[in-house]
Amino acid sequence: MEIDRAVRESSDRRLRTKYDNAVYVVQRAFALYPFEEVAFSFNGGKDSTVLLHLLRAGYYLHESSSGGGVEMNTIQNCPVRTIYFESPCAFPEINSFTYETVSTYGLPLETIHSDFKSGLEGLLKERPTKAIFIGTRIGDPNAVGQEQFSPSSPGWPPFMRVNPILDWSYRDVWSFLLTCKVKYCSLYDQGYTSIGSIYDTVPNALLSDSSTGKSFRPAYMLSDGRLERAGRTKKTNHKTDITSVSSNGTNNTEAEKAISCSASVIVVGDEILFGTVKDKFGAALCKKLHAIGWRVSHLAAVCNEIDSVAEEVERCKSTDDMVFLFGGLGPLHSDISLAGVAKAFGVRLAPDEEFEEYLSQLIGDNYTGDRNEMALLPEGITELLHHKMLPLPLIKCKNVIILAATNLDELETEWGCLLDTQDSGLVTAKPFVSKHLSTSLLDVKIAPVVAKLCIEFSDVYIGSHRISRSGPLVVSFIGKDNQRVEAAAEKLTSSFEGQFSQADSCK
Ligand SMILES: Cc1cc2nc3c(=O)[nH]c(=O)nc-3n(C[C@H](O)[C@H](O)[C@H](O)COP(=O)(O)O)c2cc1C
Ligand SMILES: Nc1ncnc2c1ncn2[C@@H]1O[C@H](COP(=O)(O)OP(=O)(O)OP(=O)(O)O)[C@@H](O)[C@H]1O
Ligand SMILES: [Mg+2]
Repeated sequence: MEIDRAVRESSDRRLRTKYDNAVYVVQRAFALYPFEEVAFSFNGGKDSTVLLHLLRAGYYLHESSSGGGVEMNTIQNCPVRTIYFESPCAFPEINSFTYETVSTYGLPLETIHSDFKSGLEGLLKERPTKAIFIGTRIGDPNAVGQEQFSPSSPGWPPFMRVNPILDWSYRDVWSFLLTCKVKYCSLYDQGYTSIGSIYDTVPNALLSDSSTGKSFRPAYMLSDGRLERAGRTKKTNHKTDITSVSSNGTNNTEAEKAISCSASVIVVGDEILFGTVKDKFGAALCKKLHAIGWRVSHLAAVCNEIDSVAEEVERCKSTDDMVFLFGGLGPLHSDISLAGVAKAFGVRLAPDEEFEEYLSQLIGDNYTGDRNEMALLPEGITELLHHKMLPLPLIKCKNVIILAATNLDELETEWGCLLDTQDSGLVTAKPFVSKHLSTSLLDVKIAPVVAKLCIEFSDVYIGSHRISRSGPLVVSFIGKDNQRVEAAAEKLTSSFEGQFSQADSCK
């Protein structure tokens, strides 16, 4: 079979491994489900073209091993039901390539003219369909949380999504298509690297031919696969630059900026929620942020689930200038933080070759599989923050900084590096001043006066707490204007002559 032979004869070991794994998934699916209840979702894109040939190879191997093989060596060797969601917004080149390919390979086509979900509902009503092959890859926005076999999402009609090329990189896709010398849609030779609709897709500017400025180089020449979607218009209304936009979304003057920096802190860890491990980092970071004049609006502990991280990041990234995230990083199944961040920004995880290089210097080849999965970072939004004190750069995705500290000393180092690195965006804001007063008065007694003070001094934080039931009550005044803080404290003291004394801190 020509595909199998081309890959086996290739010297690209990585491609052979990716191919073997993908073809194994295909064979498993053909063994698990009746052939007529399996469908292939084909849209003429590069990934689904790869998938088509993997299906042909997998089906050939499946049939050969189960004693079939009659007529298997023809080009039309895999008559798998093929579904195409045709849309008037598709490129004509995609449409014609799809129809041409279906005819070349003798694929029985079912064209659907509605959206994915209702189209699939109709399909499943018409014919039993247990599994659908899809060309999703790990960095695709919708790949987050998926595995090679993933049941359709809740609310979708029930079928198994089979994703044989989930772990393939952009480079793997092109190695395969070029090694097997198969035909692909002509748009990829005109600078298109990922194809959506005619309204949201242009050639990838990174492939623009600088000598003419007019034409584009072919898609396989894109060296950094993370930028595969650079030709797709992005829905970005995220706040990205803390120096230009405040937390309420309005432009601020320099003076206001110095006052209004706010952050939130997210700690990821089931063990914190089980109560078996105490979070040290959240409190330490709040203290550090406070010390540089930042207000912390939110400190959250979330479990090791992609959706929990994504929801929290989604909320915090648009309400705060900066979000700090700890935990859930590494090679374990529970290390899902980066996938959560990617999901929150609606981007894919893609291999980052620079980060991979750092990792390989640090841990060598100490990982499973062909590639270090820890080097998969949110695509198009990740900046690496380098510092000579850091063995690995820190990861920053728009306004989310991912801290990798495993103890407080490491946190101290990382914090120092962030302050020392302009790209971190961590500017020192006007510092807070605070005053703490202690009293043995009952809280009910002071409550009405404090309530009035809060209205009069709305720019000063006024809070109170007790260290023990019988111990003194401490009232804290925290703000950025020393005179206002002093005035608020003075007003309380003079309302209860001789009943308040200065406390050193809020302890
Ligand atoms: C065959 C097929 C099955 C799909 N199943 C699901 C699903 O179970 N859950 C889901 O959220 N989206 C599902 N989708 C939608 C995709 O996740 C995604 O929205 C789609 O590929 C469009 O990507 P785009 O928005 O980048 O064009 C499915 C799409 C196809 C073609
Ligand atoms: N209109 C469609 N009809 C049938 N299947 C589709 C359609 N759109 C997407 N799919 C399925 O979803 C997979 C991922 O879609 P995607 O838009 O990423 O296309 P692709 O083949 O990956 O090409 P590219 O990434 O270059 O645009 C496809 O490989 C295909 O299996
Ligand atoms: Mg794709």
